[in-house]
This record gives sequence, C-alpha cells and structure tokens, in this order.
Amino acid sequence: MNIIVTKDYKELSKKACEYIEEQVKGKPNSVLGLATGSTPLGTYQELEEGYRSGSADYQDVYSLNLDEYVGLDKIDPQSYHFFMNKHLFHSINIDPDHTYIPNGKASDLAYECERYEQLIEEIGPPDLQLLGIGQNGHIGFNEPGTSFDSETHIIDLSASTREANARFFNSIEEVPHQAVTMGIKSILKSKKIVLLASGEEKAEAIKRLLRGEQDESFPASALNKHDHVTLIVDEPAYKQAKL
Ligand SMILES: O=P(O)(O)OC[C@H]1O[C@](O)(CO)[C@@H](O)[C@@H]1O
Repeated sequence: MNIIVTKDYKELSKKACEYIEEQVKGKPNSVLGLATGSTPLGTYQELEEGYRSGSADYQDVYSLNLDEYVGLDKIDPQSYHFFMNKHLFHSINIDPDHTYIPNGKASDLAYECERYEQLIEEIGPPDLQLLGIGQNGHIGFNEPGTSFDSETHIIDLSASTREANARFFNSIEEVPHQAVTMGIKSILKSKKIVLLASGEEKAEAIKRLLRGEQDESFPASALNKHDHVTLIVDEPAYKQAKL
C-alpha cells in the first residue's frame, strides 16, 4: 500500500483531487468509482475548482457510485443521488447519463443488485475507485462480517453506522436500516483504489488497516489483498499507526 500522509484535511483533499485529475487527463473516458460521506467533500470541492480553472474535463468520464440507502428516492435530500448531484455532478461537465448509482427505491432489490453488478462489468470496473472508511472499518456500506467474496448486495446497517450517519438526518429514526452496496469483491475489481481517512476518529481504523491483516471482521482489511491501493491520510488519522 502506498501511503501519503498530509498535514491536514485541506492537503488531503488537494492530493486526492490531483490523483483524480491525473487519471482523467491520462484517460479522458476513465471510469471513476465515487464515494459519499463527509470525507470526499473537500476532494469534490477541489475537483470543482479544478474544472472551473480548466485543469480537467469530464465530458467523456463515467462514474459508478458505491452505494445508496434503501427506500430513499433520488430526489430525497438524504439520498446519495442527491448528495452526488449537489456536491459534484452539477459542478462539473460530466454527462448525467454517464453517472450510475444504485437505485434504493427499486421494487425488486435483488434484481437491482444483479443489474448493478452487471453494470460494473459493462461500464467498469473503475479505473480509479475513491473510498472512505467507517470507524468500524466499513468500505462502501460493507459492514463487519461481510464476505470478501460479496458482490452488490443489500446490507443491514449496523447501529454504529446508523448513529454515525444520523448527523445528516433530522433524527436517528429517519436513518434507513438498509442500503444497496457494491460488495467487497466488486470494489476490489477496480484497477486502482484511493482510500481517504481524515481526523482522529479514524485513527484506530487506520492503525488496524496498516497491521496488514485480512479479516472479514474488518472490511477495509480486504484492501490488503489489492496491488494498487493508495492511502491518503492526514496526521490526526495517522498518528496512532505510528505508535
Ligand atoms: O466519510 P465519513 O462521513 O466519515 O464516512 C465514512 C464512510 O461511511 C459512509 O458514509 C457510510 O456510512 C461511507 O460512504 C463512507 O466511506
């Protein structure tokens, strides 16, 4: 694993932006695997600024998002569709028809999972997959215990994930109990992976990841199986790993 330690979140976001821009400049029709959550917000802001100043062009880019809450409509402000439109897609010149996110409102969710996995085969796999990490080591919405062989599936969200994500909702009761997520195997199909971790609350997870184990009780440890992972981590998230 290639590790880049940055002074702070701002520098982390700039580094992640540089990686994505390099990818898109080198291959204008790149497939980007994209993530939600707080961590990539700074990266998306940098991408927007880069696009406005002409440093990258997204007209031929495709994107595949990791996950979506079950039961939320695409126009629901808490949905990941809404998040991506608001924080990235509306700010750059990506073709909306080239952006893919699982449909959490599909009437047949099992079929939706199959359809999305098929899409990953047809459009992807991503040339570059951006990832965040949960405090319990989740990647995408793959909770501890998820098989490393999993493809896109429905996951029951853990109490800790629902609590952590309640900050985006009016109350914890509103946080969905399930999500559609790319599986660990689906994520590992990506050619390159860039994992972002910022802040002290991620320090334990980063320390465990860097022990190098591969253990299904800690989903992010599957990344230790992949040959092209870059971890971009700020000092507060990295400091435990140094001890
Ligand atoms: O970046 P955050 O908000 O800490 O979230 C970490 C992870 O949790 C999720 O938001 C899901 O709970 C992921 O999408 C993200 O990678």
